[in-house]
Amino acid sequence: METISSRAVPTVQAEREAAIEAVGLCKSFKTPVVAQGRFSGIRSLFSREYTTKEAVRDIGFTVEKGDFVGYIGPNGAGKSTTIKMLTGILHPSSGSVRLAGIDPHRDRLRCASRLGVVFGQRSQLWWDLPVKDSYDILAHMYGVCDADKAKRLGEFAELLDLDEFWDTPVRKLSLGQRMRADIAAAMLHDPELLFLDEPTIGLDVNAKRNIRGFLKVLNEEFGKTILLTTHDMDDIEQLCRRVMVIGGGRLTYDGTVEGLRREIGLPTEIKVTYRAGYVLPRQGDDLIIAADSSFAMRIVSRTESTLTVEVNRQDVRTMDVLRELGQRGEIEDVEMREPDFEEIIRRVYG
Ligand SMILES: Nc1ncnc2c1ncn2[C@@H]1O[C@H](COP(=O)(O)OP(=O)(O)OP(=O)(O)O)[C@@H](O)[C@H]1O
Repeated sequence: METISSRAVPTVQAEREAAIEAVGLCKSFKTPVVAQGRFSGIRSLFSREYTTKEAVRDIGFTVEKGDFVGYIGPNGAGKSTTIKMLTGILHPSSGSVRLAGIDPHRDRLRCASRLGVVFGQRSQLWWDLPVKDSYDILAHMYGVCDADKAKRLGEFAELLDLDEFWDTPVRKLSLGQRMRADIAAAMLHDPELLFLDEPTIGLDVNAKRNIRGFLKVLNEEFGKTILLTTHDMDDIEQLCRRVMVIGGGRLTYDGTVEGLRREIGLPTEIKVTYRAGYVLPRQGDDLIIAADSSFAMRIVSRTESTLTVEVNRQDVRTMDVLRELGQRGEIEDVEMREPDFEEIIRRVYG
């Protein structure tokens, strides 16, 4: 399915066992109405009035093993609520979840050994203990033997530079260090599925690069299935083959990043450099019409030797654009700039 719509997305039934399968997931939160006026606090205690917030509405999707999926949407769209339902933290109001064929709500223990979860805004490590002690406790809880623990922490330490804060209490870690420590903790029992809720929130460029590099290794070399929510579109572009967009609790897009670009239809910029100048329509004209009138391109800028045009690649093939521009002079070099992903997302979110 590669479409933007306001309707729920039908579930695709995987032929082999899927890593994640969500069917008709809904979650409503009931909150008591806060009374106004005198003694409002006391009256609220006895109030029977509630408002209902439908945070997630009829969401269904399948994620295959080894996939890396981005789950994005504006604030309050329902991302965290979905992750909490997928990981068994929250019970859906209706619908069902299967992780590697297991229901995380019915079979919590069996599921826990198969999945790791990282919440960027909250640590699962023990605040006052040195990082290494948190790992000892987690290894004990998940029944990881000493040899496996040493092997995995050795690998993670190298990839995430854990050595520099091994003995530091968690509360003294920088945000970037804490996030690295948390991701390593989530992977200590070697789960096949990793859920990350905003793992790069608040991090600087270097810390983000480090974490993205690690997630890439986990996915590409260790074959882990990863579902990630983020507000950072570089995370999506650099890591995810597939992106799902949620808005107002509903899934509005499920497909490739490239498909999302096409769907929104923002223009691509093509800049050609000519070896010895070019022939153009009159100065001031900002359109070049193809010789056979089959398409037009808008001129964004021009110098003596370069010409930058905008085309919508949904409507015209790059080859045709270059053939047309090639008739106006000998082309020496071509650069293409795809539409800014942030801009695409702004359009998707509306
Ligand atoms: N425990 C709760 N009780 C009542 N309402 C809730 C609860 N948890 C979430 N909500 C509401 O459900 C909606 C979806 O929230 P959710 O945290 O899933 O959004 P999100 O997409 O993760 O947002 P953000 O990007 O800001 O983290 C919001 O309107 C939120 O206020």
